[in-house]
Amino acid sequence: MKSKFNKQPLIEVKGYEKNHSWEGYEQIIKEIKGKIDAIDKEKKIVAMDFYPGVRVDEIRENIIENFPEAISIFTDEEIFFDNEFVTNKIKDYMTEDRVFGIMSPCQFIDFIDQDKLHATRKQIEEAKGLILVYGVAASLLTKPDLHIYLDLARWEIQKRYRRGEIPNWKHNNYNDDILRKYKRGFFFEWRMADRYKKDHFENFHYILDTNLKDIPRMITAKSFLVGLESATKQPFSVVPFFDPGVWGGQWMKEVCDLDRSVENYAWCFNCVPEENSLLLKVGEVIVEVPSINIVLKYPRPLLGEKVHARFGTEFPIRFDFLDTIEGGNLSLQVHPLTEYIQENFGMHYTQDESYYILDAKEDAYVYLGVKTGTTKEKFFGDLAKAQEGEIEFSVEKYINKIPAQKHDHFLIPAGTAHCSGVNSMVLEISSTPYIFTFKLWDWGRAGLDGKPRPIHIEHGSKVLQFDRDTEWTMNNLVNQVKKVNEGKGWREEKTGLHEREFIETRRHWFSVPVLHDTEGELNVLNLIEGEQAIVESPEGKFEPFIVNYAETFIVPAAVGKYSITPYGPSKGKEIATIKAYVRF
Ligand SMILES: O=P(O)(O)OC[C@H]1O[C@](O)(CO)[C@@H](O)[C@@H]1O
Repeated sequence: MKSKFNKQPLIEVKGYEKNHSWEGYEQIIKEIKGKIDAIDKEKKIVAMDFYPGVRVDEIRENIIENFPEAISIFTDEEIFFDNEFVTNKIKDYMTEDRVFGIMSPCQFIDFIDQDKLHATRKQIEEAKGLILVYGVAASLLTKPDLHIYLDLARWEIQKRYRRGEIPNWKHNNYNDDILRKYKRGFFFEWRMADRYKKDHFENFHYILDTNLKDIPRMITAKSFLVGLESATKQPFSVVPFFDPGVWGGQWMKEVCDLDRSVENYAWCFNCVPEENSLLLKVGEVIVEVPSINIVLKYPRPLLGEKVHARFGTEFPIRFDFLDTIEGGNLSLQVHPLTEYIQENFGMHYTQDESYYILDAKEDAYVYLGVKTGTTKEKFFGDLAKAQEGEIEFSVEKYINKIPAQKHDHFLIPAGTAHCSGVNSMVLEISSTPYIFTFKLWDWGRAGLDGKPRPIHIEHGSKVLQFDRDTEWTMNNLVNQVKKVNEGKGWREEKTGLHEREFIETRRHWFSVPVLHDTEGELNVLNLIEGEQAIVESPEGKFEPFIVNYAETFIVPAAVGKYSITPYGPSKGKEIATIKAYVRF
């Protein structure tokens, strides 16, 4: 069967087909020049505001140098303190750990050198003609007449970090450990840049997509905001991204039609809006923007009142895939309890998880909960010895090894020892935090870079719950499926999550249309069985949305009622979806 999995889901922005989008530097420069000419002032200020990670040289060569008559000011150098100051100021948030920092509340303004700022403002005041201010937080320097925002997806930033192409903001750590670069991005830079962006959406005139080298795409801010807002009125998918890993498998290559020459794919992140991106089609141009933009700009229609009130501008539900088919076991791991993540990492809520088994080979299994009788002393004593290379740690001696079959659902409240075993295709339905994994044992293997992956036994020993033993695990975490509703041709089951987790999951099996209602809050779904389904609005509020096997999609709170029906090759057949929403 040929894969229909949509790797490039699009949102068409209607009503902005003409004169709202441009591709390539030539067209973009022409548009900017036209706008500058139309400003009826002696002094004209243009701000090109960067998300950290934009390729500065590319912008200089292709835009700034096209205006030789202009005075150009690069904010990163001309108003901000240097790397030493920044690094020193954030050191308590960064910590010595390779992976975990503490969530920082910083703003760009905290790093502006007031003396430099005054001097640069004076220079602008005294200048005549065209002034181009470019770089991070450009509009903190001066109020521009024309404001262009150069946006960049988080996944693309990570790829640039990995290639050693860019350092962290204000840093020179091009070739630093990728985990440390990521940490500085996650706990500091991206939060600060998102806070700034959130406060300035309404000021932008244009959005410039800088994801592809030398292929810039620009749209008007009006069409951008209309695009984001229209996403809150219809089901949509973010752009999934795929990443290899030490335990990665072969299943996604076929089902999602990925590059067969890559050794494996471990993860697919298909609903982590802070990392994923969104494709907006404006006229003939498709721009890629970070999907967190919708959460930042339109949290209420997207999340709904209750979810927004509880989580703020965060998207609390994460869907991703973990493919170990013909791969390996994940590390044996545990996630922090709520109080632990709050007290140690400054996060509001913790990494509660679940494994929905989308597919499995016959010998698949999940490791979950400790075996009855396991003591903390013995377990962590052996782990410490194993870490020193004195013994080979025996996961099976201490952890329940539970056979896993297609459509099983394993619930993993934080504090539970767990890992997916080889030969499972997991749909992870979890709360959004995703890096707070305390690896306890990594099977004595090295990571993809040849070095051991970081282990966090000390943290793990503070959160692992030894009363989650064999009986408790089987009675609370394995296939807690209850039928909650049914009709002719359909039934609805509750499959989780555990009462310590805030996500509710409902599975529908159906061969006829099923009516859903967001009831004023965000829904996230995946088509877990069947080739195709169609999502429709009974009131005609949005255009029909087609979903293929294994695709994840978001239904914003503002959508209200929607129906899902087997479609195309699945017409008349029984198919299934799983739906997640926040439980109140
Ligand atoms: O630590 P490992 O073995 O790579 O495990 C995979 C990890 O990836 C995630 O699914 C997401 O990053 C975590 O929840 C999980 O702990």
